[in-house]
Amino acid sequence: MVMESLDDTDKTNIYDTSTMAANLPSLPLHNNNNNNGFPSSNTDSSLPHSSTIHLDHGDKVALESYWWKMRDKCTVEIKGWEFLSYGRDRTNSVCWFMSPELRDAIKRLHGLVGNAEIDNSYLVVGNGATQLFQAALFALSSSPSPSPHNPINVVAAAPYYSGYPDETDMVRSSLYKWSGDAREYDKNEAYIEIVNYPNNPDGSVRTTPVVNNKYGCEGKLIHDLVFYWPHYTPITHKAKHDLMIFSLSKCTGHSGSRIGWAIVKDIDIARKMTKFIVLNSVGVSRESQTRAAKIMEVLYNSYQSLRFDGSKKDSELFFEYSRHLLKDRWEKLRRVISENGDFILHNQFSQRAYCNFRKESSEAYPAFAWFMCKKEEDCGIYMEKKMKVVARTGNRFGSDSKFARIDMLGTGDNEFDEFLDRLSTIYQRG
Ligand SMILES: Cc1ncc(COP(=O)(O)O)c(C=O)c1O
Repeated sequence: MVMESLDDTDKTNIYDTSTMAANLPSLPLHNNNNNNGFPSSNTDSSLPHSSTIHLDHGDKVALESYWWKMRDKCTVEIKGWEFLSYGRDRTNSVCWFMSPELRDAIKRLHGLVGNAEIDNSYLVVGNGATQLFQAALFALSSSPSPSPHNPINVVAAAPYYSGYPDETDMVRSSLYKWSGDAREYDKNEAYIEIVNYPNNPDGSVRTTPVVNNKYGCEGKLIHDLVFYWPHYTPITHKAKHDLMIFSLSKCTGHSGSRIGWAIVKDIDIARKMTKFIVLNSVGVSRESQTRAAKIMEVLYNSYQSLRFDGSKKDSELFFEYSRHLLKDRWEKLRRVISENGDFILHNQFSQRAYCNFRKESSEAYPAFAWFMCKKEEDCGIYMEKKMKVVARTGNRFGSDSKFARIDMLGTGDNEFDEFLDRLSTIYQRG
């Protein structure tokens, strides 16, 4: 990772990083001091032009700068004698290993944002959306009882998140198997369709399933809503699907805590998902749950205090800060691409919609840029060869290799700017 140099032009900012003590544990990836506390890029890039830039992961490390600003509020201390037990909440008849603090923090956050209906549903905590997805496959394919004949088919509309096929087929389960693009599904067999919105990799917001099965087979749904948060997309409705998956990784950027949660309407499905997690990892780290609850509380409180303190800066509000960061990067990227004849941005999302959370018409700023290369068959290889930029190639997403995905939040500002620089100079050089 590239460490950014510090700029202390705005001494009035209450989060002024120029006061950083030398003994602080780590420095942020961003310079936070100008632009009214919003993240902004440095011009003196310290990244050597020869080094490779990795934009292929889905790690939202650019959000670190916000949490660094909030460091006094969100630190959690865990003592050596705490959390020896697996943890058992006797009042929770479904997901007994979920901490009550995390449960309450999740409910409050969804209540604030209005992105999901949580009443009359059951919450299941998991080791990230990754484990919850597999728990959901297990629960849905064995409910009411496993098919004695065939594993159930699992599909998603291409381009789909590259994790789905691998996670589905990893253990060659007799309960479920990957069956590719949902639009092409045409078997006379039951299926599970994953609906992901905003979609990874192209940002499209398809809230409804796409399987159009001529046999009228039974279909079950998993809604992966890890990106349905106001920094990425306008919150146009309160999601009310039977099984929805969310993740701390994409909401606040804390992928390393490995916390995800599912909102499940059917108690039997919620119990089966819980059983999967118990047999797979005997619950979820209590340290991680404690930290996640704290992070969510800090996020929530920043909006609560807004009610009493009209002078609060937008840069102190997590979703505004993160949205601004994405907006800035998208605007720069669009500018560079408009002058670069080698690539087209192929993201599929409507430009504007009314956001119920922000109470105004908002633009979408997807977490990933979905590139199409006009010059060569393999966009990923082209980027790596010509620009030393590692992107994830389109065929990993059930699409064509002329596409590639770039993570918009996977680096600090200097690396991102260096990427833009390479993107513009490669075209000029030809
Ligand atoms: C669409 C989608 N679903 C699920 C996941 C897994 O997230 P987690 O880190 O919570 O396991 C990712 C991660 O990139 C994702 O992009």
